[in-house]
Amino acid sequence: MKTSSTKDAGLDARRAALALLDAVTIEKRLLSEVLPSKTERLVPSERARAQRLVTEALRVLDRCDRMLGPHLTKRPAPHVMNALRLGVFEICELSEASHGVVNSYVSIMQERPKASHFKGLVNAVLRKVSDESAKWDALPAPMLPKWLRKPLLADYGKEVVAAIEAAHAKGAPLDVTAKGAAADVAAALNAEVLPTGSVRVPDGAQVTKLSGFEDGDWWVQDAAAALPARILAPQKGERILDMCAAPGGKTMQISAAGAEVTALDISASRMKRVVENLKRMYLPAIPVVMDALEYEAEPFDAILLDAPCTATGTIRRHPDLPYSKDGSDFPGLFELQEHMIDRALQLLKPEGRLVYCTCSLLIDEGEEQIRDALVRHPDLRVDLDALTIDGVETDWIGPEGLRTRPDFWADRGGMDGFFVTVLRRS
Ligand SMILES: C[S@@+](CC[C@H](N)C(=O)[O-])C[C@H]1O[C@@H](n2cnc3c(N)ncnc32)[C@H](O)[C@@H]1O
Repeated sequence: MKTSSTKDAGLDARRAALALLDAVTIEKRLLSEVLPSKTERLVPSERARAQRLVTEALRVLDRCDRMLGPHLTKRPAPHVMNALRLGVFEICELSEASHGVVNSYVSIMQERPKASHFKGLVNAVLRKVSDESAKWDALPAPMLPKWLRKPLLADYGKEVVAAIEAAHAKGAPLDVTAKGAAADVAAALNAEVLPTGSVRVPDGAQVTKLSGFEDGDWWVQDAAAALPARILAPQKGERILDMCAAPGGKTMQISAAGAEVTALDISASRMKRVVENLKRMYLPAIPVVMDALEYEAEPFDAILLDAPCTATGTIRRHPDLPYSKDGSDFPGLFELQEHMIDRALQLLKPEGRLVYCTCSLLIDEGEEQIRDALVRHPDLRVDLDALTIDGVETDWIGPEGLRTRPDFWADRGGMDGFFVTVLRRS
């Protein structure tokens, strides 16, 4: 049963937003994993409100903490801290009436025996923050948590990391990839064709209501995420393996180009989404659910390896990531990427091309993987020429491959962080 009454509507969304923020920051769960269960009792409009609240608050969590710092002699219990953060976000960023916000979070505190004695603190601190909300706009762009900021500083330096953080705070526009001509889709959506061929849709669009969604004219895919398959340049009749395919954005690009694509993924549930997406787009592919490291087949003309990675290039879209992770699982991913490159080379024809990519900002998952692969396979080379496709700027390309960052195309709305390269045998 859906529980939102008009009277409690704001309260229900706030309670759910707090439960979601707790799940991310305390239980270290991804927002996408917990959203359905934590919002199932809400009516759709309140569910959307709770999701928006937590997503946008996560984007500026560091600024909320800066506003709170001077008013807290000691950091309260995490659940209480999260209520304060959401309150600050609503008062300072959304300019919500402070009495309503304060009353809601105070009553939410009362609902839990262990938090109820903090209701005075929540009340007092939020009122003080409300009095100085003018300070909010002068705060610097929200910084990433230390565990992630540190390796990025080592990879890029202070200035670039600050630019990346500023881009994270802005969020991401909606990009789509056209099955046919990008210009036709752009005209139908009143949108812009980007230099790389993706279509950038004006803000505020609801995906499923956009023209051409039902007809399978396009699919949602960030402009940077569309680059690996463009660089692969699939040809009609080629046999191509998409080695980590789900949810299928790159599989669809390869299929739309007329190649015969085998879409491989270890996850049966994620492969279901590939199949659904292909069906909506009226595109063929051969789905295979299997561990890529154990997969056997006749050698392929080309392979796309979009390896499992930290996804740190997608923080604009997933601001929960820096708070639901702590980097402890990263070394395991780096090792898996290494094994996958080696396996992909075994599945490739001698004259074939391997496109390796990760939606990561970490050099360890991009440039460093390639440097190591070139040592392990002395007959391997990077095909830099293949990277210079329409819209790719020459200074994005380094000796190991192409690097995109969220602060690129800043005046256009940015792009995800990706590393892409093409490997061939000499
Ligand atoms: C970055 S995502 C791929 C995104 C996809 N290429 C797209 O464009 O929509 C990485 C995928 O690798 C899959 N994966 C992880 N380990 C794998 C393995 N050992 N074998 C095959 N797939 C694996 C995950 O299930 C996940 O779907």
